[in-house]
Amino acid sequence: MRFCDVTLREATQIPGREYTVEQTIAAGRALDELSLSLVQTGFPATGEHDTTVTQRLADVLENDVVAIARARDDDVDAALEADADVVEVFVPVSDRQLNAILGLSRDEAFESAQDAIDRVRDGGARPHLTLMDAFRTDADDVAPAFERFNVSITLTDTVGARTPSFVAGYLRSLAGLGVSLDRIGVHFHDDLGVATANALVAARLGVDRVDVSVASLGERAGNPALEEVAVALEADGHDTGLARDQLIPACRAVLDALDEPVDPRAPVIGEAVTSHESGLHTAAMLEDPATFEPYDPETFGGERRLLFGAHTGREAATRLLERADKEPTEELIDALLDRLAETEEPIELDEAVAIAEQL
Ligand SMILES: CC(=O)SCCNC(=O)CCNC(=O)[C@H](O)C(C)(C)COP(=O)(O)OP(=O)(O)OC[C@H]1O[C@@H](n2cnc3c(N)ncnc32)[C@H](O)[C@@H]1OP(=O)(O)O
Ligand SMILES: O=C(O)CCC(=O)C(=O)O
Repeated sequence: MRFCDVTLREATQIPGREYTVEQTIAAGRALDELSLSLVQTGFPATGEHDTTVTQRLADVLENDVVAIARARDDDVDAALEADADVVEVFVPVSDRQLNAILGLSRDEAFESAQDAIDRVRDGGARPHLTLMDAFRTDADDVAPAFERFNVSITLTDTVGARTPSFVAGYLRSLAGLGVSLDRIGVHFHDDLGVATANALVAARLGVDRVDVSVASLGERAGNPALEEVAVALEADGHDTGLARDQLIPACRAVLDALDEPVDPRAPVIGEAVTSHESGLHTAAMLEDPATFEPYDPETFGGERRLLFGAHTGREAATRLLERADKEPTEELIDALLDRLAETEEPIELDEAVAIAEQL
């Protein structure tokens, strides 16, 4: 399965967000550390920013650079001039979007998509097709696209309307109609808070490509979070091919480059999610960290923090004293707990052991 990171393009669709060319390039370079298959760098027809970013990243990234384009000559030409490796042509496929956006029938929209795909090939890039609003379109109306187009096709849940059981049923219906799942890409939005779950369902069913974005940055509620999808798959024994130990640092570097905050409570990348202070938890984790964590954060370049303070209990104090080579007598345990309760903020493991050593 291939990941396509869409952070650079989707994040700019958040109202009010404007990143400089240098910021976006720095974010793209940070993404390159991850060995993703594809990085979507922009929509060159929108102007100078996305064109320059795409051109410059196409020059330096190991990952293939993807530029998006409407099914129009000028958009395709802009993406080709920006030197994209892959030009992703998008057209609406649902009746609602066909009417409101193009005023065309599905067949006419597919014709313009075919023209655009041919133009991409003639221009020396690889074409990819995206069918907007596919998850609100009958599978019977989407399946013929896989016969008609000789490319892999991303199906989008453009408005984030779908949930995992629907996604699984929909993909199985397509398979029942003869579509090979390894030709399908998926692009979800998080309006219902299940984009990551949708992406995981699709990945486990064997799709070819999953679109993700760092920290879910993207239009409205955003997209499946790269770090969540990757860690969920890896922790479940699936080799994503990503540079595992770079995952957390690279995601943080992307956010740093874009001047986007890291929510401390964000799954995988937030500091709070690998920090533990509760007495019962730290006591057990000093013995076996896996008792209260779903994966070892170091595998993904993160750090586990065991913290000690007012919430530390007798068992954890006993283990701290043992680490300090002290006999954990009742008196020493009481003394250590008193000292920990006096700290203004919870303290790190090495500091707590140092206090135990001084007793
Ligand atoms: C679901 C997604 O996320 S798609 C990506 C969305 N991203 C953006 O919109 C990026 C910001 N957008 C922009 O800067 C501008 O809207 C631009 C530069 C893309 C286009 O600007 P304009 O030329 O003024 O067109 P406008 O925004 O009005 O778009 C409507 C035109 O796009 C056409 N269009 C929309 N989608 C498609 C498509 N997939 N294929 C072909 N034509 C399309 C419409 O038919 C209409 O054409 P017309 O002008 O010939 O009637
Ligand atoms: O993924 C694309 O190429 C554009 C379409 C999109 O972002 C969406 O449908 O949500």
